[in-house]
Amino acid sequence: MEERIYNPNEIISFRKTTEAFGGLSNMASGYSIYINDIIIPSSEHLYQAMRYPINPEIQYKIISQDNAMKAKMVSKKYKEKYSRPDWARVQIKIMRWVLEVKLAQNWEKFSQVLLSTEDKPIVEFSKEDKLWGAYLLDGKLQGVNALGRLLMELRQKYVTSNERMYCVEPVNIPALLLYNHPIGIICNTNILGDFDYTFEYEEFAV
Ligand SMILES: Nc1nc(O)c(N)c(N[C@@H]2O[C@H](COP(=O)(O)O)[C@@H](O)[C@H]2O)n1
Repeated sequence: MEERIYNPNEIISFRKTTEAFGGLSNMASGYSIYINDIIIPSSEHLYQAMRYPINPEIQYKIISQDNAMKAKMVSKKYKEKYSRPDWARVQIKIMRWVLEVKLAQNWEKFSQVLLSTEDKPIVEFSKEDKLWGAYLLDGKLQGVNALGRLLMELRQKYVTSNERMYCVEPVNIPALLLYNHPIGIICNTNILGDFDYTFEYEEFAV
């Protein structure tokens, strides 16, 4: 993907999770994901875990971190030696899938954040990461901004077109594994989120 240049006055940018559009960040808490009976605390945890499909013990260390930045830091220790060999080729596809899962399983909250960006360019502001974000140079933001671009794609494909998705197909790559188990279609069965247990309680009430 080629670099782009953005005018800071015309965009929605995000950096810290506590800022107005912080929910766009993979580091944001409150957007948990549920796959193969495993609760994954954030999209960053999931993205980082996907680097290590044949190392379930590394995936476990990542997923058990209590915040997303710690998950990224744990992953950093292993990435040189243990990342899947095709990582550079598949990482954008994986990120697109991760974001789709985040949206499918956190539709109410995440679609609202995406909707609130209107039709403005979304840019992850970063001091150093010009693949996922963009950094300030001569008064403009410059970088590939892959994360911002994937978020805009998501916004257009599902949110502004009102095409709510409930299930997400797996990425078409070899070895999409979590704790040695293949990941298939993921549906919105987020036990921490939207599921309504009222009916079951009523049925068992005496
Ligand atoms: N909050 C934050 N701090 C940084 O230093 C970052 N580089 C990012 N970017 C996010 O990190 C993820 C990519 O990780 P890899 O460099 O591919 O291991 C991705 O979620 C970026 O949005 N964020």
